[in-house]
Amino acid sequence: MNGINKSRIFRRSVPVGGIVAAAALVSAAWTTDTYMLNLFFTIGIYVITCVGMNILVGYCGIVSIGHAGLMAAGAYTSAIASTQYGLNFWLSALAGIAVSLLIGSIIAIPTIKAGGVYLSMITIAFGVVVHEALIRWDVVTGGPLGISGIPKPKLGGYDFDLQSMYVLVLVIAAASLVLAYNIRRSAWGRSMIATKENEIAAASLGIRKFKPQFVGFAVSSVLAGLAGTLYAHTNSFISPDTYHFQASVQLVLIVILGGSGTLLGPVIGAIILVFLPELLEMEKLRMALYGGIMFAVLYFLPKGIMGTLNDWLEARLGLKLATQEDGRLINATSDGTLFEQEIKSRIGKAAALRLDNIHKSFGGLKALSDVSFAVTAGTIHSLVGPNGAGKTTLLNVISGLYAAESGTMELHGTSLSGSLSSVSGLGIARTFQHSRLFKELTVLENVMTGMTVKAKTGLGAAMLRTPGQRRKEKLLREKAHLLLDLIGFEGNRHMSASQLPYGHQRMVEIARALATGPSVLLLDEPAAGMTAAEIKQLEDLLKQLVHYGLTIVLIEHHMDFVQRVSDAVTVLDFGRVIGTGKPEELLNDPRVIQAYLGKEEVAADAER
Ligand SMILES: Nc1ncnc2c1ncn2[C@@H]1O[C@H](COP(=O)(O)OP(=O)(O)OP(=O)(O)O)[C@@H](O)[C@H]1O
Repeated sequence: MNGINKSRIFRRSVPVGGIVAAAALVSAAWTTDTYMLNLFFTIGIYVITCVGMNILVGYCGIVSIGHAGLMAAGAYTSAIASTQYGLNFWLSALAGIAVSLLIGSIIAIPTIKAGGVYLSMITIAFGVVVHEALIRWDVVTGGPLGISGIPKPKLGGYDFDLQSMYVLVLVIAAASLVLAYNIRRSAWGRSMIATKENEIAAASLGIRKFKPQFVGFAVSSVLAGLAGTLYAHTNSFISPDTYHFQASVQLVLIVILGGSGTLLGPVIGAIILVFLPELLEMEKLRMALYGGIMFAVLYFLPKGIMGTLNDWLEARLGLKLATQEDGRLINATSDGTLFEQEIKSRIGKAAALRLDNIHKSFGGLKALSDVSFAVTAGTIHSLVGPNGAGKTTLLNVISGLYAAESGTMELHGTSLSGSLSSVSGLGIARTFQHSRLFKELTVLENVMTGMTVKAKTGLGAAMLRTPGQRRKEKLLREKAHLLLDLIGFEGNRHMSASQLPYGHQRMVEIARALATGPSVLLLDEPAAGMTAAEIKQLEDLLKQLVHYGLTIVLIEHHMDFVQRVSDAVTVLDFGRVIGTGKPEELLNDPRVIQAYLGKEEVAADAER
């Protein structure tokens, strides 16, 4: 049985397992005592919150250590609305969720902008502020004594009791898992992971980090608020004690222990962290126990339980709980018809790219001085020069990663400027000197990430995975398959990109760049680390791409390769252009040989 078949069987068996588990969990409402039911209910509440946390921590890479504050916002708003203003549960719950969403969205802005360690500091500060406010704003919150007498929900004439609240929580927990799974399988999920893993690579595909990360924050705030509300109305009593720092740590721990970024991680983490202190009768030493677990997990299982299991399944059995279906819309073709149409529609007639008097310095170092040359549309134009000549810097300036200090650039006769992501939108795609594939995404998903901006996926459609959204994903998937056909990728497209050999990574990175539908492709040493056979494959690919009308700017140190593929070459030395022309003329020019070998070497060669 091949990997794809095993993966398919594996994937199909998951819903069956889910249904059996769900039936067992629902039946627990009538078969367990109140103590156990309370524990099950608590697990459900944690699952709802931590599914949201997982979107934030696992998908977006934002480790929020103040999330209990968002649960408190939902719980207290809903409790106040029902006890002081007499609103029914459903309206109170809506108010609780809305307030949690509002506060979460406000916190999201500085948190995302700050990034790095400051990000977690802001969330810790938020959690502490909320806890203090609950204690000190006693006129509204009841202070340390909290709020009691919070009514249970009613629907028609039916009064919800612990059993029915438990079933309601189970249903919502299952729905939140489906929601997280749908997000993960959409362009939103891919963008979240892409911006988490490599902000620059994501920006080169036109994906800015703020939007997906803000959505991650908003969704997790809604789920935290919802869980807080359900807890308040089931327990009938809430106090600041429930929402202190320890509670936020516990939420993070559930996600990390279960396996951040995995679908079932929050469930596994919640079950263990709810039952363990009870089993060990360590209620008073709960914080110490958490500390010990955190230490052990980070040391022995940095990917958590489900992350480790997933890796094991993928490495040993070739199984991955694929996030994309396998089916193709049409039989695999390598003629790239779809791609050809896409590219041709973007090609202009003027010189594809023109640079005039570009200057760029780093402190006192002049990395680029007065660089001027033109690249003709539909050609391969190579940039060569010794190490440190300024080639990558020039590519970074063209692609918008660096801003030039002076000089002008034109693309198809119109001025070219802007950030990396906006330049991508103008039709310039790039690869990087060292592979920047998104390692957590599959090969296919990496290529699909290149289509994110143009495909414009609605958040609601992605979360609900509507029929329209399924059709859209199918098309994106097919287009990604075509691009992988085009680059001659023959491996398993549903494996994580981290599993690929280096040469394949470089080719997939080209497919991902092509997925943006560029008119100019910038390649930074694509042949580095490739075998001779792979270099030949790359050569054929580049020739095919220019045949379609694409313009390619290529940095490469393999001179014979440069000579074979290039229509024109520009030689840089110490940041200056020392010549532009045909490869056969320029690469034999004594100035170029001298730039590469140095004056002494050339003189010694002449004497020999
Ligand atoms: N971000 C940066 N900050 C400071 N200096 C930099 C930066 N990027 C490049 N440089 C410097 O600018 C000069 C040109 O570097 P660049 O990487 O563009 O050269 P290159 O021709 O691409 O070299 P290689 O072939 O080794 O990749 C080098 O001296 C390098 O150290």
